[in-house]
Amino acid sequence: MHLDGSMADGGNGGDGRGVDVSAAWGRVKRRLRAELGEDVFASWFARLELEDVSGGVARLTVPTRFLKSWIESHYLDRVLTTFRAEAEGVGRIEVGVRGASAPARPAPTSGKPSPTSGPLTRLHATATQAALQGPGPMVETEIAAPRGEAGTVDLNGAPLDARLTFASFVVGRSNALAHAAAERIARNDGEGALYNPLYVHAGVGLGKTHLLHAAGHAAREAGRRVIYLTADRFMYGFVNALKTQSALAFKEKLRAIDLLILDDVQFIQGKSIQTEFGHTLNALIDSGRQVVVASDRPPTELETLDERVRSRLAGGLVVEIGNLDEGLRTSILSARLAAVRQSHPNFEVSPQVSSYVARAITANGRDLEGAVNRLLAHATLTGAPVTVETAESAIRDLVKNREPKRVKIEDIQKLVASRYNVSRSDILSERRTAAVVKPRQIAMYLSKVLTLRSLPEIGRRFGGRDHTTVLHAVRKIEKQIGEDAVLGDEVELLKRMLQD
Ligand SMILES: Nc1ncnc2c1ncn2[C@@H]1O[C@H](COP(=O)(O)OP(=O)(O)OP(=O)(O)O)[C@@H](O)[C@H]1O
Repeated sequence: MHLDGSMADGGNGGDGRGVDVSAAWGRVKRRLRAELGEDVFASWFARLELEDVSGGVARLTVPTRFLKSWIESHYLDRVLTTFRAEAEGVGRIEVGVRGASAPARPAPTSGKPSPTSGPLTRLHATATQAALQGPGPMVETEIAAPRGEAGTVDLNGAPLDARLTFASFVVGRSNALAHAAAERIARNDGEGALYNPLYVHAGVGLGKTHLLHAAGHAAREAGRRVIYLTADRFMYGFVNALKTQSALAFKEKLRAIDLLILDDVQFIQGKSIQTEFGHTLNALIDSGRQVVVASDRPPTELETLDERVRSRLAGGLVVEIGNLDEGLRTSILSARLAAVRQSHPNFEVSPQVSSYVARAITANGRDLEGAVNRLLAHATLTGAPVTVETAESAIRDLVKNREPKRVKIEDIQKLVASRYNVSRSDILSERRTAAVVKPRQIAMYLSKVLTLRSLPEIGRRFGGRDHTTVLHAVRKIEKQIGEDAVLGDEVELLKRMLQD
């Protein structure tokens, strides 16, 4: 996320009128979810991100032009009203397409498209007209395929993000099957027909697009002709081909490839388009060419597609990428941190902070990436080391709000003991060696701050100690935390782990 002054200082710069904009944005999303319901929210808002707020304008982004167009035409007022209720200085909303102007990515001639390549609302009208008129004489079109540098039609020039490769894809339990299938297909070892089409589905940000791009890169490296398209680009290309009376050329171009990768297939809609999509699918699969499709839902739930297309999509291998477990989140996070450190060698994130982030951000890989960017922005802007506490405030809006958990003294003792390699009975014992005294005092301190138990009660639960012993421990740890940042971070992390 781009952090301008207003976000970096906690969002208090002018527009938010003293409101923490990141936090306000978190609340806006929660309200939209509550008011519109989970389905509508997941379809249209889950991938909406706040870039910055300045001059009274809140800049939001989405990954595709289709989402931009849909939100603009259906929900802009609603988002504005909701935003103003949380941060009244916001007077206008702008929606952009993420990555569209990023210099590292090639011009989006297919795949995730640019906001300047024409509003999609126009597409529906054109599609209907085209369907009524039927295709005319066939002429080569430039819209049908990505354009090469010289302006010629270049089907191999689809923009795959160079960062999204198999090498940077971390494999864990929840994505192992999808990964194995994608690799097989990219390798094209003759068993591909078993997985044709390969249909990968997953919730937002769990790595579908990453896997698709990785397969595209690998297949291309093996010399195969690959096209990567998002559903909206497919529709846009097809409708334009109809409009310029070059639909046959478009279809032939598509069918002359080895691997078609189609992302966000849930967005395919319109009768003539889905008929065409069905034909393309059949033609490719029947001639032994590979199709890989990704969606946010299983084929049976693609309500906008007719039954035949759905069953063709379900006829190969359907795999789901499940939620990222903590181990996978930790690995993805450390891979991201390592990647960032290549360009920012001084960017240090302690194991405590990493562990906190991997535990706190449970939703998806995109939020993990967002968290790394925020930690980097924090470190760069303040020059101060990132602590668990500063990390918490930097990523607050990415952390799912949960009811604070009731913490039990027994859990505190168990966790602290395991963290310091002693046993719980050591903590309750009379032993006075330093290796046991320190964790015991930390556990007493945490019992005081995380539970409502009185000092005498805590003393009783720590092997029948006097309340003055507990008070002494609490004061001592409080003082040490103030003086020793590493201990402060350690205790902060233990707190979060207990409250998770
Ligand atoms: N297994 C993984 N290994 C490495 N990075 C991952 C992994 N899973 C997700 N990510 C990262 O998380 C981010 C979001 O992933 P991606 O864009 O592929 O999600 P998606 O499933 O396509 O989501 P959406 O439906 O919103 O487009 C990317 O930065 C991606 O690199």
